[in-house]
Amino acid sequence: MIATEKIATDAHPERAEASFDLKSAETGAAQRCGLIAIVGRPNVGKSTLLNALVGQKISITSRKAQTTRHRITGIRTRADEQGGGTQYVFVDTPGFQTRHSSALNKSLNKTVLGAIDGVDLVLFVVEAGNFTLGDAKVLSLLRPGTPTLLVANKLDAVHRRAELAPWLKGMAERHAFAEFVPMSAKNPRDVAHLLDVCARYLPEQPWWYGEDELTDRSEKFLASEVVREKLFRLTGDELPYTSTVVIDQFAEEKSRAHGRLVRIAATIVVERDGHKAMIIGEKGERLKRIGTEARQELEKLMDCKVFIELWVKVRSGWADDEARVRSFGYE
Ligand SMILES: Nc1nc2c(ncn2[C@@H]2O[C@H](COP(=O)(O)OP(=O)(O)OP(=O)(O)O)[C@@H](O)[C@H]2O)c(=O)[nH]1
Repeated sequence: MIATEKIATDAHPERAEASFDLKSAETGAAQRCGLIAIVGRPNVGKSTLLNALVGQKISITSRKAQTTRHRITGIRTRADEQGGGTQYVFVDTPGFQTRHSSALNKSLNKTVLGAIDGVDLVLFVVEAGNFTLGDAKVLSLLRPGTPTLLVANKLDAVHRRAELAPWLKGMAERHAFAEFVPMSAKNPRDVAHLLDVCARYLPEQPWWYGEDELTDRSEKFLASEVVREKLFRLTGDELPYTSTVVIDQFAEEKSRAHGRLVRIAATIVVERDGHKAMIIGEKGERLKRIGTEARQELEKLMDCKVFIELWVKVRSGWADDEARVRSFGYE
């Protein structure tokens, strides 16, 4: 577990502990808690939204579509003075690929379905004023029964607001949405409003996590996500999304100089020699930068000293080989 907001725990030790002790039962303050899935086709802003909702960057965002390949959870707790309040447990889902149909994409689609199953609320994210074939495919996966909000994101990019009303009417005909939330994931006020709306759909029950916990993903998983983000950011659009990162070593040590120290060795797996050369860059410059930026971010996230060693390997055609996809951790 990663507890990044240590200050909150230190400032209110009794409250942090109480969240595990069902304080609501003692004081009568209501606690709500539930699972929220964020779904939508690639690039509509799901990762940006998740990060804004959780209030800290934990999922990975990038301009490149399809960078969110794993199911990622983020946790947000809004506590009131009495120890009540709402704990939102978010499930992010991979973008929905419609162009390719390799084994990798079959695995992604299964992950999307898995993410929706059993949640209390679904946020179906689209770009306000837009509805594409990709959006329709994702929408067709949603089952009636789970309340679904239509999150019409990127409202700031809509210049003709008057056209939104007929568009929303059209959306209402496509699915029985519980509510419409036109918003921008980049606007904090909109994000706070969305949290208020979501709270109404979560059941009254004690919180599952401590107030300061942000994600239940392991640090090892975060390490692979951070390296992957730097990889895509620093190579631009040329690198295909089939490139992945495997953590070969994640070892913790106690260090006299730094307190805690983590040694990470990771392999970037690509499909072609050309991609390998692209990642390594001239005289290894690019790979070095990927490593440096990943190290700096991980040191902040994990609050310790990090050493990171990166390798690049070529494995051609892995995205089409089901067994290999599984061996990389996508079941
Ligand atoms: N103008 C505007 N841009 C946004 C907003 N939200 C997200 N974006 C941008 O949209 C792009 C895609 O955002 P992501 O959060 O990576 O999208 P995603 O849906 O998670 O994409 P995948 O990881 O491919 O599934 C990025 O360039 C974001 O900066 C918004 O409210 N307004």
